[in-house]
Amino acid sequence: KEKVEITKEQQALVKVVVEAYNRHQIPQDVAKKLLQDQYSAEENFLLLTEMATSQVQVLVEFTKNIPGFLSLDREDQIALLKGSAVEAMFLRSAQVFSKKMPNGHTEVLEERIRKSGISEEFMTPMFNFYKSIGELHMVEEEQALLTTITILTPDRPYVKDQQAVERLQETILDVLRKMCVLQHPQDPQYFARLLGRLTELRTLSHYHAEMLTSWRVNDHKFTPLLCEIWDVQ
Ligand SMILES: CCOC(=O)c1ccc(NC(=O)c2c3c(nn2-c2ccccc2)CCN(S(=O)(=O)c2cccs2)C3)cc1
Repeated sequence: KEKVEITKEQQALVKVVVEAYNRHQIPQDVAKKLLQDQYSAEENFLLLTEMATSQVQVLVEFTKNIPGFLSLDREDQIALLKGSAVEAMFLRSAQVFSKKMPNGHTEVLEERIRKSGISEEFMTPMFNFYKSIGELHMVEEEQALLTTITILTPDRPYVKDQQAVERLQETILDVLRKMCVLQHPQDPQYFARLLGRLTELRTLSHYHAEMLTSWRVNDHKFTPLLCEIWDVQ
């Protein structure tokens, strides 16, 4: 049984990434609005647009703190951001959703999201994903590292130097694997289950792309930043 230990530089790397990840939470006022009194579908949709837009801004800031990210080719940085934005948002959403919220808040939040003009067939996979993430009871280090691994996916469209991205991703995968072994000694499959969620996440982002077309049909408006990152309009 090899002794798993996290090196000093790996500890420093985790500290940088977790701090950056925690630096931005949903603007409390926006999250509170979602929980407040009854809104129409249009207002719920608008709130989600606002939240998704702020999440993209936060994502850009977060990537600047991923060791090595800024030394990647500029265009590859953009390709990684565009390729992972939706997945990072759903990972973040799952974490918000499964966080200890005052009782009843989760139901209200779910209600608001269900009544926001989003097509029904998208709701099921989305909430199933939120529940499957919630069941993992990830600690914040695992959440931050899993998001970083999602961003550093080498085979996103238009990435030129995939090897460079792969090297960065492997660094994060290695420390996450060790953390899972140390954090969940009774569950040797835990790391594999975490990575399995990334597959679920990709499926969800394909649903999301389809959903966007249906929204365009019934002329839902998005912000310029969301149009840019999602390649719509
Ligand atoms: C500042 C840091 O930002 C965060 O921490 C953060 C966390 C979560 C979110 N989440 C969301 O915006 C969000 C969305 C959905 N749910 N959901 C959600 C919100 C709270 C809890 C759980 C889930 C479904 C539809 N999409 S959408 O992008 O397709 C969309 C459809 C219509 C217009 S935009 C958005 C945002 C920011």
